[in-house]
Amino acid sequence: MKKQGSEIEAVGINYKIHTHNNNKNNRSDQKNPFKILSQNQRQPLDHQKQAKVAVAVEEDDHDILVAGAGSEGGGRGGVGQVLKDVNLRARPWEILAIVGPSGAGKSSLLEILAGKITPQTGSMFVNQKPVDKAQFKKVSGYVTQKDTLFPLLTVEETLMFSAKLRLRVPPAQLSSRVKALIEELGLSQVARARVGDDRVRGISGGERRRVSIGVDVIHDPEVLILDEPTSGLDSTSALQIIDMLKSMAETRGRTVILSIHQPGFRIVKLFNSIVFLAKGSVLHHGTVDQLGLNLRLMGLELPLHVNLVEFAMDSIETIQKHHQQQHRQHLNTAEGEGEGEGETSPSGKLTLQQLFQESNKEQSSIKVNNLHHEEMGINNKPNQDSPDFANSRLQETIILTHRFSKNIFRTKELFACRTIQMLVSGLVLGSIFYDLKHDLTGAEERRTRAKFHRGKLRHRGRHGIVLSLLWLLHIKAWDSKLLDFHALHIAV
Ligand SMILES: Nc1ncnc2c1ncn2[C@@H]1O[C@H](COP(=O)(O)OP(=O)(O)OP(=O)(O)O)[C@@H](O)[C@H]1O
Repeated sequence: MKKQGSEIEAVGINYKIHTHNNNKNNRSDQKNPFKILSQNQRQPLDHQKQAKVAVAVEEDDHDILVAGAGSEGGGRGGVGQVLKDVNLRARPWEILAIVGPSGAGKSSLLEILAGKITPQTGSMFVNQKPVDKAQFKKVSGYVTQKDTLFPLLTVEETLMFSAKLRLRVPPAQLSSRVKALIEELGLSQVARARVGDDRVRGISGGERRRVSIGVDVIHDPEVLILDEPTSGLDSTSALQIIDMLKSMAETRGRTVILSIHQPGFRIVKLFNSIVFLAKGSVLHHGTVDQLGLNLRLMGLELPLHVNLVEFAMDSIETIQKHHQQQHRQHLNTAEGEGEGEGETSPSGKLTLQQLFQESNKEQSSIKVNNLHHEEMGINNKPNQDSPDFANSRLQETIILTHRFSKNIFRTKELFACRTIQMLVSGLVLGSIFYDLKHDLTGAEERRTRAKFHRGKLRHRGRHGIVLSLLWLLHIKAWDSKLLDFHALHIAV
């Protein structure tokens, strides 16, 4: 049976980060990052107040963009506004691409959508219902910018462990699912090759990215969130990946949300809609054709056969100026309406973001009120069906241990070294207290021997320390060469 798909909607996301160096000119809102939310929410119909708050936010943002993190200026510390009043909607069967220059806030936005970080304000809905974080994690997959795979496992093993961890099906079905996925990812040729990494030679970078995607789509999630799935790849490999994601969206109705830095012409054509982010603000949310239209309306002349996303990036300053002008106009209108007790805004003048807000106003006012005391995305209602995972804690531990031991056994030198180390230290300690009786004389003898060895150790301390350090360095060299514990740490 076909899945219906999930429509994802994010409303009014504001995300600030607090840097360590405290800015001396602390503003009052820095002490209370929730101030804007509480003002807005306490008086949702007071346009005049809202407008004033919004003006304050804009002025504040200007300061922050000059001084804080997430800005081009950077450096003084304090509070940095990473995302400003971001709204977006991603539909099933489609790819939504978040584009923008470096530092625009793309990764932060994706992390918020994936429930990894919580913004100061904002709400998220799946199929018009407030998100239940635990449930959402089960129906979504999040692929990070960096591949965190075990370099010594093969492609097939990597996907099989992911399948075991995420699916509750008989082993025969597990392996057929993995085989089908390998086929879908175009990895049949390298199924038995080791994944590798920067140090251990393995499959190519593009293939590794596909394995990373595979790890997170093995449970066939309805929503797939990918941070820069094409970073570091040549244009052909990048196109292959986006093509694969497109067919995943189109054949199974998945909602694909991805960020991309500078998509090529052929890649742009595969996007159903884009969110153009700059300095944390949405400058455009819609199709690529609409972007072209908006650019023309701003008075920009588009060369023939131009890559519209690239062109928009190059014209970012003009677009930002236009956006700010529109924003101010809207605030002035809202202020005027507040005075005249007007209820509606002139829809012809609304930007796409404002349209979103308008269409969600009713829903949001109810939903946001329910949500604002909670972390974003946590349902207020008690969770009726507690998130049932594919495996129990014990089973998960066994699978993870199995995966870890596979990796360890493949690094024979490290494994042998550790075993010898444990045996030697066990024998040395055991020999000190060997042949002791469990009575009073045994206890006295234990004390005498301990005293003796302490004295001896103190005497030979320097040699001991030097030897131990050499030994540790030896082990550490192997550890860092193989990186397997680091990989486990990330993967677990
Ligand atoms: N935890 C943090 N600490 C310091 N700065 C942060 C933090 N999180 C985000 N930022 C800042 O917020 C801004 C947006 O970061 P983000 O990683 O979301 O941008 P991006 O658009 O994904 O950039 P890139 O394309 O280079 O990956 C950056 O200026 C970044 O330095």
